[in-house]
Amino acid sequence: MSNTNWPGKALYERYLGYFMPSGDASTEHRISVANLVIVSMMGALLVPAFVAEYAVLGMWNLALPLLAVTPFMLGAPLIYRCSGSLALAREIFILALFGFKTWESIVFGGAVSPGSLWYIACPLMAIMLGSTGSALTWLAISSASLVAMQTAMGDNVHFTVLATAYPHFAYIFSLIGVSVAIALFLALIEMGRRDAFHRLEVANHTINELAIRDALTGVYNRRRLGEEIDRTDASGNEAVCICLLDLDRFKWINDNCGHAAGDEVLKVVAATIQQEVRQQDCFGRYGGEEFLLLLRHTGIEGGEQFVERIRQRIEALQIPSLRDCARVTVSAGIAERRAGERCAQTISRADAALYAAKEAGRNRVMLATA
Ligand SMILES: Nc1nc2c(ncn2[C@@H]2O[C@H](COP(=O)(O)OP(=O)(O)OP(=O)(O)O)[C@@H](O)[C@H]2O)c(=O)[nH]1
Repeated sequence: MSNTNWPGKALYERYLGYFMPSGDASTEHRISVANLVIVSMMGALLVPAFVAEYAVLGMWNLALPLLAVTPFMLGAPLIYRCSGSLALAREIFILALFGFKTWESIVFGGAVSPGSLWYIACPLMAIMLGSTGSALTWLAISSASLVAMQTAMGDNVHFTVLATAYPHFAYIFSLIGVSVAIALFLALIEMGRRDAFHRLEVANHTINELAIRDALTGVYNRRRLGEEIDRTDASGNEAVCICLLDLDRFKWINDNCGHAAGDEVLKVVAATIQQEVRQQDCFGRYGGEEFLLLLRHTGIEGGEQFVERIRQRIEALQIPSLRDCARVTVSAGIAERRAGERCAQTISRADAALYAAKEAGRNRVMLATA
């Protein structure tokens, strides 16, 4: 699983975190707030450049109105933080943008001037900030405004101000500025999206692990073993051995060494068996102090050797929390699946063999006979 990392990410996340609502807010709401912060940051990048450009062009009738609406755009995240209303912050931001774009279009000659194309930013912002209703409303307002401008002004475009050599550069500079801002805007949104997916992936992985692992020992739990057993039942007649392993006199260990020591024993024994388990096998905690081992492509002799080795390893364990209080041993019963047999039956034959191992004195491996 990969995560996206980029320079300044920590700073950006701290800034974003300042405006983020508490953990109870829906993911949808949090994404909209993040987008609000991002668009205001892009505004912080673009607006000074445009103010400077209009000032250079001597167009104070644009530079000053832009300066006037800027606090409403840049301050939108703060409006959200103070009022708690995303809708209010969004509508103020878009209204400020709309107001300036309308005035800019009028100055440049009306609906057919290139600046009016930027009206599309209003419904787009509304979508980014989480409201389709608002987007449709702004689409309608922008369209009505274009029609009204065209009706009132006609094709009266004033570009004479851009006709000298120097302002051409200013115009190109503004185009590059807009491109950079849009690219950054999209990159931040995309990185936020990737981060969100990554977090989702990690959360899914954790949920899956919690669902299939035993909390104490970390090996598979009974639910996961059940899935494996169902899969084995469906997989035809490959040679499969099932072994049940049960700790001997575990109640005595609990009673005399303490429950914590008992837990420690369960963990160490589970880890010891897990180390022996091959890729093709499946091992897990079947119940309290009982484990199940499913050995694939293994006949009964191979299974017996395998489990006998495990029994010996457990017998040799030195578990610190037990000190000299007790030795840990296991008894095991193994059964090989018969042709046409379901695993549940194999398990109950293995259980009978385990019972026989206990009866015969414990710390031994017994094969199912019947
Ligand atoms: N510490 C601890 N004990 C557990 C856990 N789960 C089950 N046990 C204990 O395991 C003990 C099992 O006792 P018994 O079923 O009498 O079996 P045993 O003492 O091992 O005796 P035999 O199986 O006949 O050798 C019980 O005392 C349970 O409380 C656990 O997660 N942690």
